[in-house]
Amino acid sequence: MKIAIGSDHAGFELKQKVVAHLTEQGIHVIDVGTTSTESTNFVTYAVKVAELVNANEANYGILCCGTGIGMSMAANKIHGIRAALLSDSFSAKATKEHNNANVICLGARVIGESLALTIVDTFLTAQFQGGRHQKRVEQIMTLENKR
Ligand SMILES: O=C(CO)[C@H](O)[C@H](O)[C@H](O)COP(=O)(O)O
Repeated sequence: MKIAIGSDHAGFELKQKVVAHLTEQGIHVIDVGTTSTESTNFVTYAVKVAELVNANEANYGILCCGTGIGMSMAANKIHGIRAALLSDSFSAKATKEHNNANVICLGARVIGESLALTIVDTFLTAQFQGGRHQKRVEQIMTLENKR
């Protein structure tokens, strides 16, 4: 499995924790930056991660900023992306099982490191259930062709 990950300055420290956590598990991580807590703009990293996922160069994307909100707004503008802003593990499981989300967004100023890592693990190990959810995912993706 390949994971693309990115953050702005506010999410940088959390991103580093997530990178270390995934790397320890032997997961291939593509880190698109940022590389420090120096102020930067989250959209740059949201687009880089989302484009890697859309190009199938990464299976999933993880984005960290202060709230996760800006990252989710930006990532969801990119073709093929279903980005979920997460702050609990129930939703982390549900968004894979029901929405087949391919990017998750975490708010480093909202949730702690331990919960963030639990959310990441829960999301990555959950499975899309298909069935009644398949049509709904297709309906979401049809929306981007109408823009
Ligand atoms: O875009 C955001 C809000 O949805 C992110 O949380 C950013 O990380 C945040 O806006 C950055 O704020 P800062 O005051 O420039 O550190």
